[in-house]
Amino acid sequence: MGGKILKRYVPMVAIDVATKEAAVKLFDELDVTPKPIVKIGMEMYYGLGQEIVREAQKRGFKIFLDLKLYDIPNTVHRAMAAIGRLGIDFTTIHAAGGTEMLTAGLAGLEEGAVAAGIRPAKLLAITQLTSIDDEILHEQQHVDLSLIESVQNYAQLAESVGLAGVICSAHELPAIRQVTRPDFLCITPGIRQSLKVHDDQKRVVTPAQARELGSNGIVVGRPITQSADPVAAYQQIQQAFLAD
Ligand SMILES: O=c1ccn([C@@H]2O[C@H](COP(=O)(O)O)[C@@H](O)[C@H]2O)c(=O)[nH]1
Repeated sequence: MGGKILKRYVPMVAIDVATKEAAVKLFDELDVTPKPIVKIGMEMYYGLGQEIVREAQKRGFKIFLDLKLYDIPNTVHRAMAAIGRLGIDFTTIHAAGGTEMLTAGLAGLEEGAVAAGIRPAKLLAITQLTSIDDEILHEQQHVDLSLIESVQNYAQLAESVGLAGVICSAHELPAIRQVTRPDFLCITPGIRQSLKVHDDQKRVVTPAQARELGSNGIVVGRPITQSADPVAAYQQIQQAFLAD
């Protein structure tokens, strides 16, 4: 990374499970050193709401609330203000919503945090989901740009609005780093220990490749939560990602 000091977070574990009991069991198992960041997504939040955020906060986890907001600016502003009051650490919005929606979201998040007297969460823009590949982009969404160009453009847009960073695949990191400031965060899902596994994720890398490409943080769900030994899987992944 050309001698630059790159901020690297502990892995963010996506707790995509069906029940509160299953989530709490994972929170208790993953209460190790270093403690992962817990990612609460749509499945948990739509099912259990703030209760699950509080359960993770009670155990001292940093929280990434991944709700991927995408709506008209006024709605996003009000929703982000509610998220801002929760005391979480990271949250997401779709870059495709454009400047006005991103600006409204950022303002809402900050207003919510100020009203609650807490520090605002970092807002990250979804560029292109890691389940999208060039074929889907061109043939189903009729986008003319290449996937890398599209991600690069969204990263520039997010940076220009003042967001903390983006969600992308580690494959796009070199292209994003060319056009954004050095401390712009690139958080990367689509992590698999073996690239021979084929599932809904299309743009995947190993934890070690994510580190080499300069990811600031990896998001890992099923390789940990569906493992026979989630703690061992987490520790292996965090060692591969945080190793120097
Ligand atoms: O582009 C994106 C944005 C978000 N995600 C989320 O990350 C996890 C990945 O889970 P795995 O089980 O490791 O595939 C999941 O919660 C997604 O909603 C993403 O994968 N890609």
